[in-house]
Amino acid sequence: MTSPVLQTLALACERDLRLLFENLELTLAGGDMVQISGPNGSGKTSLLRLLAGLMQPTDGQVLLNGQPLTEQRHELARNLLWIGHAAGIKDLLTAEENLSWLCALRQPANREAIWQALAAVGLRGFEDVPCHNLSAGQQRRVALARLYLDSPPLWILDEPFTALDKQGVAQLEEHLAGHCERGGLVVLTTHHTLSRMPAGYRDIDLGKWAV
Ligand SMILES: Nc1ncnc2c1ncn2[C@@H]1O[C@H](COP(=O)(O)OP(=O)(O)OP(=O)(O)O)[C@@H](O)[C@H]1O
Repeated sequence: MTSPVLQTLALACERDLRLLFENLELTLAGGDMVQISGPNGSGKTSLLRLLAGLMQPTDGQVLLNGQPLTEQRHELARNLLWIGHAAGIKDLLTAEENLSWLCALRQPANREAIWQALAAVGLRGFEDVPCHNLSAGQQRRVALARLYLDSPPLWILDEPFTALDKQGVAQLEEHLAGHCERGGLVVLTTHHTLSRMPAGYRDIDLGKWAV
C-alpha cells in the first residue's frame, strides 16, 4: 500500500477569535499511527479537519506529497477516508443503504462486500435494519464498517472508539494497527488509552503548540 505523505508547515489555527495553536510542524507517512491528544477544546478536531482539507489554516500550510493540499483535491479524495465525530449515518436508511451511499461517494461497493464489512463489525443480521432502530454503538459500527471495505491508505478518524463496547474497541485497535503495518496511515483523536500500537505509533500533544 502506498500512503501519501502529509506535512504541516508552521500551521496555525484560530477559531472563534481564539488562537488554538501555531507553528505546528508534523510529517506523517505510511506506517504511522498518530494520536492527537490534548485537553477538551485544544483543537484536536480542528487539526484533523485541517489535515482532511475541510478547513483552511489561519497561517501555514498542509502539504500532500509535497504539494499544497488546496491544489491536491483530487489526490486527497482518492487517498482519504474521513470519519468524523458524529457517526454520519442517516437514520431512515438501513445499515446496508448507508454504506452503499457512503461508498458511492468514493468507490461504489457491491452488496456482498457491504454485507461482509457489516459482518466484520458484528452487524450480521442487522443489514436491513433502519439505523434509527440501532443503538449508538451499532450506529458507530455501521460508520466503521467503511474501514473494512476497499479503503484508501489515509484514515483520519475523530473519536472512532465513541460508544463502542470493549470487544469493539479491541477489534478496532487491531484493525487500525494492522492497516498501519500494511503501510497505511492513521491519524486519530481519542481520549481512550490505546493498548495495541504499531511500530509507527506516535502521540502528538497539541498542548506543546498551544498559544
Ligand atoms: N464550528 C465552530 N465554530 C467556531 N468555533 C468552534 C467551532 N467548533 C469548535 N470551535 C472552537 O474551537 C476550539 C477547538 O475545538 P475542537 O473541537 O477542535 O477541540 P477538541 O480538542 O477536539 O475538543 P474535544 O476534546 O472537546 O473534542 C474550541 O474552543 C471551540 O469552541
